[in-house]
Amino acid sequence: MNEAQNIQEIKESTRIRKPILEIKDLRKSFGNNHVLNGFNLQLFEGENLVIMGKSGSGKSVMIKCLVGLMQADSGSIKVMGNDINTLNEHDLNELRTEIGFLFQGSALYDSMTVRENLEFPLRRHKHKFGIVKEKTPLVIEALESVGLVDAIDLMPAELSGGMQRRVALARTLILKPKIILYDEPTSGLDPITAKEIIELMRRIQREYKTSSLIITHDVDCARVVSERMVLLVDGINYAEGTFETLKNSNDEKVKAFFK
Ligand SMILES: Nc1ncnc2c1ncn2[C@@H]1O[C@H](COP(=O)(O)OP(=O)(O)OP(=O)(O)O)[C@@H](O)[C@H]1O
Repeated sequence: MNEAQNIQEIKESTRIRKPILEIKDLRKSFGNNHVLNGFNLQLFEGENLVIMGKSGSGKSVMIKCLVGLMQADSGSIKVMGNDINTLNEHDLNELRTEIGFLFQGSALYDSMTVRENLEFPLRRHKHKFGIVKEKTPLVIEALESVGLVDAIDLMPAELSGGMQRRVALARTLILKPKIILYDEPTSGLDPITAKEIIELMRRIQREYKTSSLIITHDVDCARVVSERMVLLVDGINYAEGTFETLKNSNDEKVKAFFK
């Protein structure tokens, strides 16, 4: 596919779908270290979008700005139509419940059972669900989504690394987020377990109709889960397109991602 076809393809998909998340001209520097230099991104409803960038390219900085943990120098970030810079703490917290995270370090609480780990976010975000007296059906529903109902009364230490990650995903899903941010979802997993997680991410997108932003270095993961990809290079969205389009690019900086 040539560049013109690629642009046409993206235009087609953006014409049909509405953006649920929009980043415009995001800039962030630390002294002379200009990390984000006008980064733009649109995540469309129901889309799985992969972001790839070299280590230190600013992916985490971008995510931190996105969830309001870091203030960008300039630019705008809109989540479900809300400019996060104009929201007060209360509204920002409410909006955060629409965003689920599966971060590399999103560890489970070791001293709590799987059930308690899943109940925890329900207690923290009462404003979304009210006080849920009978939490078990919600816990079971979330565990069913990741195929781990049988683990409900186990402790995290009794689970394998892959199972722990699936429980962490269930803990994210219990809040029924509209957007899921995955940060290196397959890192540290063996290839078979990584494949299971990738399949699960696809199933979740289908069943929960979530829109997902997936940060990964894993080319296999990107190939299987992405409908579209954005390559973050030199602080900007350097290249965008489907996996196949980018993989076949002649641009040296793009080629480097697929070696
Ligand atoms: N709080 C901070 N203070 C100063 N510099 C920072 C801070 N946070 C990040 N940086 C710098 O911003 C740059 C981008 O870092 P970031 O963690 O976003 O990279 P990354 O793309 O997520 O990398 P990796 O793939 O290794 O996780 C790095 O040069 C880092 O040193």
